[in-house]
Amino acid sequence: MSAMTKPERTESTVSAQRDMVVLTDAVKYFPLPRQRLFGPREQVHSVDGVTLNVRAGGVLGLVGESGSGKSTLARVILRLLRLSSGTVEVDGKDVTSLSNGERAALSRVVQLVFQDPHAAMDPRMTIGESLIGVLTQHGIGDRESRRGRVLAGLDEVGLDETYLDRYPGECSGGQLQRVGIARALLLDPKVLVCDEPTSALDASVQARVLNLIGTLRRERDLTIVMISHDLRVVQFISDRVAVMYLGQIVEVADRDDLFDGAMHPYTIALLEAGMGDGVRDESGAVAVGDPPSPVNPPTGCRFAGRCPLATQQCEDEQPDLVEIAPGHQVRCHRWSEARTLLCDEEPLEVGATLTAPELS
Ligand SMILES: Nc1ncnc2c1ncn2[C@@H]1O[C@H](COP(=O)(O)OP(=O)(O)OP(=O)(O)O)[C@@H](O)[C@H]1O
Repeated sequence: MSAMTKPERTESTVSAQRDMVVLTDAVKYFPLPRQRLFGPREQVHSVDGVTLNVRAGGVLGLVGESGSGKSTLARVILRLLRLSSGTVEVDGKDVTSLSNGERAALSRVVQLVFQDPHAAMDPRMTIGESLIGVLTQHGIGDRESRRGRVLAGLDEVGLDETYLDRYPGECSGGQLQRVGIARALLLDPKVLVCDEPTSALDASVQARVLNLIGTLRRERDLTIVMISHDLRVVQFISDRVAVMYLGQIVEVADRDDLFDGAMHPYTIALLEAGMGDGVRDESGAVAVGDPPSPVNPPTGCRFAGRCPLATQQCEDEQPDLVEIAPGHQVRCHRWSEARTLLCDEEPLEVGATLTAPELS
């Protein structure tokens, strides 16, 4: 991705700042329909005890295989979903139990950028109508000032006023994702949650959209949660990275610490696989077998069944997420040996090692 320039790390400035998003022991279970009358009601353990913070002005990359709980976590932060237990704070306010009315106020603080920009827009409305409608809905400005504000928003994402009268179907994916970003920024939020914002776009457009998000972050001092399957996207834009596996955070660290010194066998395997369109080696998976069901997750380490280092302790005891160095947390009984055993002496043969933050 030649158009992308790797941003300088902002860790020193970022770490001095407060937390913008704080999740404490966040749990989100989805109850499943009963299999039989009066039978037990099973639940999908989508997010299972996540404690995580996003620093104000920082970019947290959230990675993990499909089904690991990333989108559910994003929707919890936006309060589109209510937690089963635990708490979520945004900008110093506990938003765990907001009413629907109060949620409108939250949407001025935190906004979502969708994966599929076409699906996110009403095809029957012009872009102008959609965007002005957001301001109207929130009672912002009058007719004239709303138009001006929308025009300024479009200009900020590199689109001219002709887009006001265009329908979504008349725009390319990249143009529409710019509209989606403009719409998300209309209410001047402090936090953007980006759920795979570039995965539906052509490779050549991905870089430009990511650069735009990076520029807007700096100019507006935004806090960003960037969900992506693509480690190169996360490496490019994040200053901190959290790795999810089966509803839990298994590793979290500053970007370079994670990419240069991953300690969890799952993270090591992800990096070796390079993720790309999914976590695959030639036999089809990042590590042995498939992830277990989130309905009845293992009682010990959730990765044990696929981990080449698993011992009886791993099968029996769930490891805690422990801080092994300042700002670096790992959930693994064998973290201290993992790099030696997996990276040097017995490297996992799971595909090409990720070497550059370039998108093809
Ligand atoms: N409304 C729901 N009802 C039941 N189960 C759900 C619901 N939403 C999500 N899940 C389940 O929760 C788990 C986590 O899903 P989620 O979409 O958060 O994962 P993800 O990491 O974002 O995956 P992907 O990358 O494929 O979007 C999955 O097993 C999913 O099937």
